[in-house]
Amino acid sequence: MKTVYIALGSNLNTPTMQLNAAIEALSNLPDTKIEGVSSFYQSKPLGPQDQPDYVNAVTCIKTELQPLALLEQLQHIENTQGRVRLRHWGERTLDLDILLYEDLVLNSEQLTIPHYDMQNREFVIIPLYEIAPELILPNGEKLAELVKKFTSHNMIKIK
Ligand SMILES: CC1(C)Nc2nc(N)[nH]c(=O)c2N=C1O
Repeated sequence: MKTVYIALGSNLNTPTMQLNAAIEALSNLPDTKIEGVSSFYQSKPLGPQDQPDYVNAVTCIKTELQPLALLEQLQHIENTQGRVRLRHWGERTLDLDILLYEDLVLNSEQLTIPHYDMQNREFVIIPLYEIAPELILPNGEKLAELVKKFTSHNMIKIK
């Protein structure tokens, strides 16, 4: 089984319900089990500010699904939960982003792993550190070093 970290985000249609439903759906994927789930955090939007705050979390799964097969399943979960994305970097019902897939580095049309901007997103790094404090990124960077950038983060732990 491969270790995969997935970021969850929502700011529409009862975000905490969206995240709980997504975690349930992830646990039901073939040859997949949930290893860990971070707390839920409320965070101000990165991007246009005329949208609701987000609820974010990170989950760790073990899976036999290959990256593109996993991506397809994540897109299916987003769609079944009524994927609404009204504008670029705008409000959305649910985002499921693959952050890390073992130590894989992949830059393909459909999928970039590690997630291209994760190092700059406190709403990813803080929940990721909560469940994987010893993590070392494929480029050798220690998550414990990265998290120091966000010590004064503005997020509120809500669950
Ligand atoms: C629009 C953009 C970049 N901003 C976000 N901002 C926050 N706080 N959380 C997100 O999950 C999130 N997702 C996005 O895709």
